[in-house]
Order: sequence, then structure tokens, then C-alpha cells
Amino acid sequence: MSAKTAAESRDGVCFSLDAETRVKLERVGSANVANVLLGHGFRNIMMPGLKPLNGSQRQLVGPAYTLRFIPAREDIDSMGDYSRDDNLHRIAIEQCPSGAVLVVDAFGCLGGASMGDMMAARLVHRGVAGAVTDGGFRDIDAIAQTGLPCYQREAAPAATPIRMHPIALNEPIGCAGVAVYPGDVLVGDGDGVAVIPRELVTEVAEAALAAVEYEQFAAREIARGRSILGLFPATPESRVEYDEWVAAGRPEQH
Ligand SMILES: O=C([O-])CC(=O)C(=O)O
Ligand SMILES: [Mg+2]
Repeated sequence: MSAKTAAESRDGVCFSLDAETRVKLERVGSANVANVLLGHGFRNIMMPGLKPLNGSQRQLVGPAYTLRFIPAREDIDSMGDYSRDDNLHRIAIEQCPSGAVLVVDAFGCLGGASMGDMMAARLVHRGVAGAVTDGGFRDIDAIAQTGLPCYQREAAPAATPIRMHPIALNEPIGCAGVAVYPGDVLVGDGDGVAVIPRELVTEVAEAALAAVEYEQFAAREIARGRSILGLFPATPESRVEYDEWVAAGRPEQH
């Protein structure tokens, strides 16, 4: 492992994503990713109910760094505990690697915040690619101003320790009913968030981008009045047409 890669790894998990794959995933939809993963047999990789915090936020792409909460208990959780430097919630903000996505298992809890705008600002400064929770964030207008791509169920403004206790970093979690292993790669757009098992990311990115490029051809044909039958989904014949279109330099008009 190179020094750079080692710097990007924690607990033996690699959080780097090669630039070529990242650029491909920035160009594809979560639905394209879901289709490709369905072809590999995966049916539970989209996080239902999670919405972008800001409709104009940029595409979310990055390997998962995980934080897991359990329900708070009055004899253990307090605002005093929250302020401690060994609080795993705050450590996650300081340790989520640059380029990674902080993925929070909040057990669906909306009674406490998974993150606020000070934390989001710190993630932005540290080069983190985004944050996802199956609960909600507080200070959401201010988080939107930071530009950090974020996904949540809905706003959860109450103080975290009222309902949530951070229990583990960088372990497998469930988020919105989807398994997330540290280093799995998330892709989020307006539809929601898809999770790509780490070992498949290169081939999924390639196949999803190929689907997007075929759809550019199909969209052009549909705009010209053509039926989707025989065009979308692709047929062997329409693929020949697509290949000819690509060979011709992808012209906008016939
Ligand atoms: O104190 C918190 O729970 C988090 C918060 O509001 C912030 O990061 O702005
Ligand atoms: Mg705040």
C-alpha cells in the first residue's frame, strides 16, 4: 500500500476511489447504478425514503465511512458527554477521510440530530464528499449553504443526546434498511442514494456510464418522434444504430 493510500485507510479499509471511476459515477444516475446492480443480483441497494437536503446540491459520490448510533439512555447520555473529545459522533467528523461519505445509521431516529451545520462546515473543510443519514440533520438551511451533498429523511432539530448514543465507527451498518460496509461506494442524485459493493465499483461505473450514453442516443431518437418499442430498452438492432451514431461522432441531428 502506498503512503498516500495508507493515509486514506482506517482499520484496514481503503477509502480511496480512483479519479476515473469517480468521474464516471458523477455522470450516472442512481437508477442506472440500481439497474446494473440488479444484473448482478442485488435488489436492496437503494436507500428508500432518503431525500437530498438541497435540490440543487451536486452529485454525491464516495466511499462510505460509517457511524452507528443506538438509542440514548438517561443514565449515560447527556450534553456533558456530548462535549467530550472522545464522543464518537464528534470523532467521526474529525476522522471521516477526505473524499469519503459519512454514512450514519441513526436507526431511523428523528428525535435527535445526526449532524448540524458546524459539523457540516468541518466536513467540507476536510474534503469529505457528503453525508447520509436514515434520520435527519439540524440547521438544514445552513448546511445547504455549505454545499455539502447530504441525504436525510427529514429535518431533526433536537439535540443529539436526547435520543441517540454514538456506539461505533467504521463498522458495517444498516442505513435505511440497506447494508453498508465501510468502503462501499455511494452514488446520490435527485432520486436518492445507491450503494455499490466495494469489489464491484469499477465494473458498475463502467456499465452504468455505458447505459447513460445509450440513453443519450435513445433520448435523441425519442425527441425525433420515434417509439420506445425497439429502442428502449435497447435491442441488438438498436445497438447497431447506437454504434453507428457513436462512430459518426454522436451528431445532435440526422
Ligand atoms: O451541536 C450539535 O449537535 C451539532 C450542531 O448543532 C452543529 O454542528 O451545528
Ligand atoms: Mg448547530
